[in-house]
Amino acid sequence: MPNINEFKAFADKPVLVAALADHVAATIVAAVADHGWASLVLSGGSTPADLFVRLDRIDLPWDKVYLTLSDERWVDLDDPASNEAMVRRTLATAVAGGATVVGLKSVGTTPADGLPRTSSRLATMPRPYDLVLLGMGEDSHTASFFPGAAGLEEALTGSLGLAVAAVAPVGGVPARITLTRPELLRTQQVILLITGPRKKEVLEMALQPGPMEAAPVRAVLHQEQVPVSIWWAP
Ligand SMILES: O=C1O[C@H](COP(=O)(O)O)[C@@H](O)[C@H](O)[C@H]1O
Repeated sequence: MPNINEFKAFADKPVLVAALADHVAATIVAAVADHGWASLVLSGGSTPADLFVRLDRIDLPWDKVYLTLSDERWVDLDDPASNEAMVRRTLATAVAGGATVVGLKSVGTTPADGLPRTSSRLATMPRPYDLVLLGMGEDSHTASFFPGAAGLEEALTGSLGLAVAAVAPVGGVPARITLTRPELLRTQQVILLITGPRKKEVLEMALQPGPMEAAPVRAVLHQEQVPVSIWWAP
């Protein structure tokens, strides 16, 4: 059964971005008031960049905020494909204000080499997360749960007991490291941010019952552990 607590449709992306920035800010404020810190997982890719820019303009207790990524391409920070670099650039005021960013790219030439170091780093993130923000590709991947990828099973099960898994997507996409499904679900809430008619069609397909491997975004949609809220604009 999909665990969709709400589907929020907006007139356009700027309206969505304004509302979601306010929601994330309110989550941070409430978390800091409740337990002294706020711990967030942020998606990479292109869709969330303007959300982060908008959030960065809000006056928040950034020195009490911990940020990490849902997944990362195995590239250095100076590579345009780096999700961490996008977060650091778009949330520059937050970083300057003391937000802690825990990046997933660590040592070694492959994600498998870096798993132990990245896992140790992630252990410094306070949990449960207050919010996990995810995106989705038109191929139905979320985080780096790519259909057909080597390493997908471990990413979905976390059977090795690590918070992260190495994934090698098919088709020349760079190797990735991703938070596992159990790690992504160690949160108070999941928000899935998607835009455009094609992603809405893919989402509607993934909401139907079926194997996670065929439409990996099902990993967060079809579970009863954590409420999921989908934010969509054309
Ligand atoms: O590669 C990735 O893709 C998805 C979706 O990205 P988008 O560019 O279509 O917004 C993203 O959620 C994920 O974090 C990223 O690594």
